[in-house]
Amino acid sequence: MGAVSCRQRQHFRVPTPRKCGNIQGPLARGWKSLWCGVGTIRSGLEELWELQGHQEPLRPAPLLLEKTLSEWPVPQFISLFLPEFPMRPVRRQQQLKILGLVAKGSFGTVLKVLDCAQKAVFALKVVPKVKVLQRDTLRQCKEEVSIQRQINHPFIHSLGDSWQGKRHLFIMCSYYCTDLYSLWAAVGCFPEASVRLFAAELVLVLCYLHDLGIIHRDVKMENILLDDRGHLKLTDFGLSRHLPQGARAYTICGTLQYMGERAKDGG
Ligand SMILES: Nc1ncnc2c1ncn2[C@@H]1O[C@H](COP(=O)(O)OP(=O)(O)OP(=O)(O)O)[C@@H](O)[C@H]1O
Repeated sequence: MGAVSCRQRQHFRVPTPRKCGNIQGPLARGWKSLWCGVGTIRSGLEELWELQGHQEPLRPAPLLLEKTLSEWPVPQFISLFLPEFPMRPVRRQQQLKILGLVAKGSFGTVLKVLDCAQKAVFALKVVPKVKVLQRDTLRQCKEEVSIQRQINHPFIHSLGDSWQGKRHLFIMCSYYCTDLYSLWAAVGCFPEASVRLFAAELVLVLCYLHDLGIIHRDVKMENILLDDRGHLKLTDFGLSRHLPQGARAYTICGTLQYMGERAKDGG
């Protein structure tokens, strides 16, 4: 039997503030600190070193002064995440203005941002690199981005950009103001005609993915965003796998609350 990798339904979507101004308070301090982390003194490499169980402090290697800058090896804390998460100049991050917190998922925090260069609003998922390494999800995290780059479907949430900073990975996509779960929680019950349409769109998306050999493995209402015309946008490819023809996956995974009893028992 394969490994078991379950998520608890623990993310919450934050109600959209009435005005899109600066948000204050303890919650805001939490996500604003994500931004501050980018320029802190302790390097990510030091954290990785400690994670690997080394007791002695990480000492800088002697500088080889004759080497030109382009020949310097890329630190492991950066190279591990390449090429899916390229380095971007800090200028790129400075072009983004945080408008609010969208949701806190089990892996990352999703922010609503304004890209001042493109003059457009996006959703930005911010994932701490340390968390990826601690949870041993590096391969999965890179696969999420590479799968999202390959796919192009009107009912799938496509990737805008992905990059890395010193301590965080950034995944930027178009912003949608609601998801199916929030809508269902607000209205209580969907009319039958809407359920039929949602189901039909979802089946089309899953057929498209399966034809490409991609399994999503975390289909749930929270991961189905809705565009302004009410059409689905399937998101969160964080547990997806791309399988070669005829292969199958053995890991039991998903979100506990949405899994069948046999899967939970490992049967
Ligand atoms: N582009 C977007 N626009 C608006 N909301 C979004 C967008 N992307 C994600 N969200 C919201 O943020 C939530 C968390 O995002 P995502 O599922 O990618 O993170 P996660 O850490 O993998 O979460 P989890 O594993 O708990 O589902 C989504 O379920 C959705 O409600």
